[in-house]
Order: sequence, then C-alpha cells, then structure tokens
Amino acid sequence: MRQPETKKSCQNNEGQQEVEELNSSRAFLQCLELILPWLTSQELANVSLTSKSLNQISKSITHRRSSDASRSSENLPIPFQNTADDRPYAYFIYTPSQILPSFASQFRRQSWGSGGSSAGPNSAGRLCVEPVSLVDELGESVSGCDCQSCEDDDRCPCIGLNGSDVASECGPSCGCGLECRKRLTQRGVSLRLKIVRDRRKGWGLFADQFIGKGQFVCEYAGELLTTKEATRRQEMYDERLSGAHLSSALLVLREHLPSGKACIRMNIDATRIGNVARFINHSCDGGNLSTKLVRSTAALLPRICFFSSRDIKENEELSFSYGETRLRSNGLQCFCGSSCCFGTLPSEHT
Ligand SMILES: C[S@@+](CC[C@H](N)C(=O)[O-])C[C@H]1O[C@@H](n2cnc3c(N)ncnc32)[C@H](O)[C@@H]1O
Repeated sequence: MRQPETKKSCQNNEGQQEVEELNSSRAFLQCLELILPWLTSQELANVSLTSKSLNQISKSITHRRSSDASRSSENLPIPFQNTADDRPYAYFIYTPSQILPSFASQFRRQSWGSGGSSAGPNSAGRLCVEPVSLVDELGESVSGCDCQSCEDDDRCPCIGLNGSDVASECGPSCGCGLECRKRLTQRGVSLRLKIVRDRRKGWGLFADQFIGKGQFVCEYAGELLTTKEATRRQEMYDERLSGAHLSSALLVLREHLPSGKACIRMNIDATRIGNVARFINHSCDGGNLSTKLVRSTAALLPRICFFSSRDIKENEELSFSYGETRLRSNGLQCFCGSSCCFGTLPSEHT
C-alpha cells in the first residue's frame, strides 16, 4: 500500500527538479544576454563556438550590431552593408562627440547589440559641453547670447567668425536651446547614412539619401589628443600597418583663424573610440565633403565637422582629401578611382 505513495513523492521531486532546472537555465540565458553585448567581435565569435544557445544569442547580437553602428546614439540608425566578404560589422567604441583622453582611458568597453530597449538618441558617452569662463582679448567675460530664438542674424552675437573653414554657433551658456538653428552641428547625425564594405578600401561611409550642397553631415568624433600623443600613436599605427591591414583613423587638422593671427591644430583619433566619420575614405580629387572647425560660444574646444561641398546623390560614397603630402615612398595604395588619383594615400609626419 505504501509503494504508490513513494512513487508519487518521487515524481513530485522530479517535477520540481525539472522546473528548477528550467528556471536556472532561463536565468543563465538572461545573464548571457546581459554579458555578451559587452564582448568584442573576436570574443563574441570565440564564445559562439562553445554551444548552440551561445551561438544563437551571438547571432542576434551580431545582427543588431550590424543594423546600427551608432548603438542608437544618433537620431537615425546607421547600418553596415557588406556584399564584398563575410564581415558583418566593424568593432569600435562609439562616441557621438569628441572626448578627452582622461575619459577615454576609463572607457574600456561598451555594450552593443543587447536586445533591451536602447538608451535613446544622443545618450551614449557624449562629452559634456560644460560652459567655461572664457575672456576675450580685453579681459571681458565671454558669455552666450540671450536671444529667445536667434532668428535675427544681425542681433545674435554668436555668428561672428563664420567663414569657409571656421564657423561659430550658439553654445552651452546661450539662452537658446538645442533646437536653435545656429546649433546645426550639435544635434548629431540627422541624414540617412550607411557603412558599405569595399574589397580594396575596407568600410566606407555612404549617403543613403540625397544631400544638398552645404549640409552638415557629421562631426569627426574621437579622442582629442595632444600633438605629442598624436605623434606617438601615428608611429605605432604605421608600425602595425606595415605588418597587417589595420585601418587607423587619426585626423590632424590645422586651421588658420580668420584673424590670421593664430593657427589651431586639432588631433582627433577615432581608431578605438569614434563615430561614423571614422569610415570616411580618402579621395585624391577632394571628394564631396569639406571640413570646418566649429566653435560654440563659451565652449572651450572647437569641433571638426564635415559639410557637403556639392550635391550628393543617394548611394554615393562620402569622401574627402586626407592631405596633399606623401612622405612615404611605400605608402598605401589608393583606390579612390578619381581621374587625378596619385596612386598612394597621403602620408605625413604628425
Ligand atoms: C579613416 S579609415 C577609413 C575607413 C576604413 N576604410 C575602414 O575600413 O575602417 C582610413 C583607412 O581606410 C583605407 N582607405 C581610405 N581611403 C582609401 C583609398 N582611397 N584607397 C584605399 N584605401 C583607403 C586605408 O586603409 C586607410 O588607412
């Protein structure tokens, strides 16, 4: 008479055990969903080989990564497209605006491709543009405008320096908000762009819509370096380049101020931490983009921004000239395809 009871309690125990196992494997998978987005592409590929469920989670992370290089930190997703080989995306840490190296050194990893809701546009790692106390040549404090809308160009004091290579905008201590039309470059990428793979040039940034002449395309965001550090890194990248295919993205911009009295030099490295501008390839004919130094009133540092130098068609590659100097005799081969192509990419001592 007691036997059935023992069987029943055994069955109960087994059932309970099954439920517990199911719950713990669900909790394990949920943990993996949280952890795996923090891995680099190489780490993710290694992990995906270890089990079927890890392979499945890795695949969905890869899919989400390739659908938006900006990790939802721009206004529109910027997808990778590749029909040239089997790379689904390029791995790097995304920043929508330039950052200081002290911040960059703490920024070792970034979650990318998780299934959870995104943090929303412009939320990832933007360098806070804190108002600073700047003074002019007479020692007078430089503060922002107090316009309500800045519609009247003549009255707003924030547009003093506009020229072909430099521009000024309203800034952090102005009375107007981010929607002010004189903060054109402070709202992130607002055009449809995509990153397309080429067998010879690697990834490149393309227009995914028509872009009229003179439109703001994107900032060149990355780590803002001292000239000494830029030189050190360029030497390191050159060394690595000679051994394997490495795409470095260190941009040095020298700009004379309209007064002619001073020259600004900016070194921005987007190799490890950057934005979509790190995918813009070189063209010997100058391409279809021009750079401008944009200074926002009362912001300490100017930013390098790209504007379209002519009308750009949908599906056209975006490009600019990396420079005129070619110091290296064995420079990298250029595949810009322009009629005035020099055959090698520009190279100079930084
Ligand atoms: C700033 S990155 C541009 C994005 C890069 N193509 C990638 O895949 O990440 C600069 C590198 O792109 C490649 N590149 C850029 N323009 C090129 C061109 N016209 N011809 C061949 N390679 C080019 C070179 O490897 C160069 O070092």
